[in-house]
Order: sequence, then C-alpha cells, then structure tokens
Amino acid sequence: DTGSAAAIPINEVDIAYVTPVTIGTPPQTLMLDLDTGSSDLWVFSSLTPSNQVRGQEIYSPTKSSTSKLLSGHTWSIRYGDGSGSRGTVYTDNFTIGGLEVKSQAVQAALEVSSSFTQEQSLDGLVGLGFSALNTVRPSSQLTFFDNARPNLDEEVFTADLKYHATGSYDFGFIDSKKYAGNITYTTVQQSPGYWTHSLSGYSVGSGAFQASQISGISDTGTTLLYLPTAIVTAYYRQVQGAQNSQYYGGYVFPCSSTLPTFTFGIEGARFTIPASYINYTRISPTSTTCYGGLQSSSGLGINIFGDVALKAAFVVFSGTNPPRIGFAIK
Ligand SMILES: CSC[C@H](NC(=O)[C@H](Cc1ccccc1)OC(=O)N1CCC(N)CC1)C(=O)N[C@@H](CC1CCCCC1)[C@@H](O)COc1ccncc1
Repeated sequence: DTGSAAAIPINEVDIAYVTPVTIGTPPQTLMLDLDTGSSDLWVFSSLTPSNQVRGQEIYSPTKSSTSKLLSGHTWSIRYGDGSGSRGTVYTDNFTIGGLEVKSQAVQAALEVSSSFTQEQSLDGLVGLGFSALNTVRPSSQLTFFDNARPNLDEEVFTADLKYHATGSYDFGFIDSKKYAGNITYTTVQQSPGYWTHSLSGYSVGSGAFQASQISGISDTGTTLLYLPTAIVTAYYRQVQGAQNSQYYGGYVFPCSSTLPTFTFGIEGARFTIPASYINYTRISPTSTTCYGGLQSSSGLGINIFGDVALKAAFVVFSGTNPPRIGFAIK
C-alpha cells in the first residue's frame, strides 16, 4: 500500500502544517499536524469541554460504527513549548491520503491547553516518532506508521514541506519527481524515540564549511531550527543590528537587514537554507523588528532540525532496521 497527502501551512509564516485525515465510519475529516517529534495521535473530540474548543473540527466516536473504547487507558502529553493535552483512547479506522489503518489508537482529548484552543486550524496531531514515546497507559499504542508498515510497499514515509506553500507527506514510496540528484542517508539513533541523527557541519553564507558532528532531532512538528549557541551567534554576527533579546526570547533584527543563507551537512551532502526562511516573522504586524528562524537550543537540552531546515530538503524517514533518514535537494 501507499498514501499521499497535502501538508498545508496553517498561517502565513508556516508556524505549522496540517494534513487532512479521516477517522471512523462514516469518515470524519480532521486537519492534523504530522509530528515526527512525538508519538501520540490525539484529536479534539466530542469529549473535549466546549469552552476549550474554538473552531476546531472534532472526532465523535459515538458517531462512528467502527469505534471501540480502549477501556481503562488514558494518556497525557506535554510538548517542548509547554503546551499539552490529555484524555482517553478509542480504536477506529484511520486514513491518510488513501492509506488505511484499521483499529488505529485514536486518543480523544478530555482537556487541551490554551495554546491548542487558540489554534483553530489544528484539530490534533499524528505522532510519527518512534512508538516508545507514546504516552498511553497502562499499555502504550503504536503510531500510524508502525501500524501501516507491514502493508507498505516500502517501509518509509517522506516529508516535502514547502516555504509559504502546500507540500506533501507520502507513505510507502519515494516519489522521484519530488527531488533532484541523490538521497543522502545517515543513521538514526532511535532512543529515546525521536528521529535523532547528526549533521556533519555547517556554514554561514559564503563562509567556509565548519565540519562538526551536531546531534539533534528532525522534527516536522517544530517550526524553527534550534542549534548550539556558538553556531547561532556566528550566524547573527553577520546580521546588522541583530541582538539576542531576553524580551522576545531569541534573536531579533531589523526586518530590512540582509540575512546570510545557512548551509547544513548530511554526511558529504550540503543543504542551503535561503535567507528568506530565516527571516521568520515580524514580532508584531506593524513592527520593523523581525524574529529569526534560527535560534539557540541551549534552553531545550536538544538540537531540533525543525521546519525551517526541513523545508529546504526532501526528507525520507526510513523505518528499516536500523532506521535511517535521507535528505535530497528539491
Ligand atoms: C522546540 S520544541 C517546541 C515545539 N513547538 C513549536 O515549535 C511551536 C509549534 C506551534 C506553536 C503554535 C501553533 C502551532 C505550532 O512553535 C513555537 O514554539 N514557535 C514558533 C513561533 C515562534 N514565534 C516561537 C516558537 C514543540 O513542542 N513541538 C512538538 C509538537 C508541537 C507541539 C505544539 C503544537 C504543534 C506541534 C514536538 O514536535 C516536539 O515536542 C517536544 C520536543 C522536545 N521535548 C519535548 C517535546
């Protein structure tokens, strides 16, 4: 089997991407954020208190003839940005882009944090990290990818995220029309459950490439690129008027500044992030101060290769044994 679905930016600065999925019988369509940085599939539901729902589509298990309560099971998750949710668990038919998994664990929210309530175009998440990270107890549940794997033509899914445009996620095949040249693979260290791998180094603008192994996670659910402070300061040293603002919680600069590109290495291959991707957003609609798409990871305890980096490449998440991740120019 294979599947292919759109990755649609939810706002004008690509803060996140959502993908249409269907759940249950008859199918209920929700827009979910496919997130390689977590492993819970959870949705706004008919069980979510109405004062926490603001415009989101909800999953109603009672309206699905194929839903089953996974009795006695609960879940609770906290994300890196402090947002979170918790609830109960059903199994039901679940499809992404024509690829169906019967009796997928669908985690129905009984409570969501305010940042989820405020994000009306995001109806939940599909965790595509390793199932070891799943928070359902007493027995953890498998991700959509782990459930689909036995039936996939190839044990892969790919991410083709785009800058200010709709991209795609494919399951079970690698679409050679979506990239140029070769795919460069590198090994993934799957504990504790993220797609953890190393960059082989970086360069700022036209500067020399600095070879150094930088370990981090490729995370479609994280908006920005978070790297070690030394790299980030070297980058913003090239930006007139840039400063690391305590007030805004990161590097900001005059929106009129010229930004250099940023290049990262995967093994011997090189991927350049255009300056426009790093000129992330104005700090407020009328401000002339802009917030950077490259920020320090020092507060996170982990480097995160988020959408700002991933949208500069075609990325293959390979569930082979051992797992590996591949990058190609597009
Ligand atoms: C550096 S982990 C921070 C990261 N969350 C972000 O990237 C959010 C995404 C967002 C925010 C608001 C609306 C829509 C999307 O966006 C920002 O935080 N920002 C973008 C806008 C910018 N101005 C400020 C910074 C994060 O927790 N991701 C998790 C998934 C994410 C949770 C929030 C909803 C969307 C999906 C996940 O993959 C990684 O989980 C962990 C990572 C590390 N240990 C624990 C958990």
